[in-house]
Amino acid sequence: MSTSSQPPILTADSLTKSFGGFRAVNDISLTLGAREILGVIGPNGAGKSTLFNLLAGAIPLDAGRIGLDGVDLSHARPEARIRAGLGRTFQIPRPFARMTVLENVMASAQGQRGERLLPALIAPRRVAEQERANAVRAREILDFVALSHLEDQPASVLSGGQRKLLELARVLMAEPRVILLDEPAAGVNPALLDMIIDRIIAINQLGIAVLLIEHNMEMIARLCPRVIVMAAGKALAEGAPSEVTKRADVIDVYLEGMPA
Ligand SMILES: Nc1ncnc2c1ncn2[C@@H]1O[C@H](COP(=O)(O)OP(=O)(O)OP(=O)(O)O)[C@@H](O)[C@H]1O
Repeated sequence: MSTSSQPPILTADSLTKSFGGFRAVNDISLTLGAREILGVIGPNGAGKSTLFNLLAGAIPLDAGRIGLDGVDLSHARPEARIRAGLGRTFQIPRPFARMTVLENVMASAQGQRGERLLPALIAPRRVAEQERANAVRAREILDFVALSHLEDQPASVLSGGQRKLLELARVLMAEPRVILLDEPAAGVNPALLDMIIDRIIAINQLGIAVLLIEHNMEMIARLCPRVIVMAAGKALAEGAPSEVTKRADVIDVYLEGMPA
């Protein structure tokens, strides 16, 4: 069992998931401390994204339990997990390409009255007020991720790194207590990489815990005091990045996937 020294916010107990006869996630347990940035590393196909999909509720568990601050979310729908404070980003960001950057962020606001027809008919003024409040908050978040200058642009014009920042903004709009970050460094140029690392630190300093899947070991070393190494669906090792990456069994699983 992988355990943080801090009080836990997210706990996963013995999560298991098979596709056909293949166990992609095989009895994984972890705890994420309330103010922690915990890394999840491992070679391609180790089961990292499947683990995130289980935590976020994108796919159902075969077995195991997921708790957020003591609340059992094991079988909750993805939207219920977001409302409970569990946010996620994707390896390949999926913004609404034709909507503006600001609209993309506003679309992640929780409990939008305007989305439901009845409140909009009964109390249009309150719906408009909430829209205005959402716009103010979305602009603050865009400022936080340094995308304010692009708020009126369609999301389709953003670079790979800017899309990652927009994903962060969208997830922040839902007021998470935990963020699952799936490869925030992938497809990002070096200039924006520093910016993204800096923003993840700032997000964590706001009191948000982060579970981070990443192949970029510089990012892992800069952000994560502790990492879990996954291999073949299992947790192979856990500890400080500088220590686990020296272990012979960890080096072996990375070398296995390499051409001879
Ligand atoms: N929906 C699915 N159906 C069948 N097999 C799947 C499915 N999703 C994942 N797998 C398999 O499960 C294994 C783990 O995949 P997963 O994407 O979780 O690995 P990963 O560690 O995230 O890899 P990467 O670092 O390349 O993103 C792989 O062998 C993959 O082919």
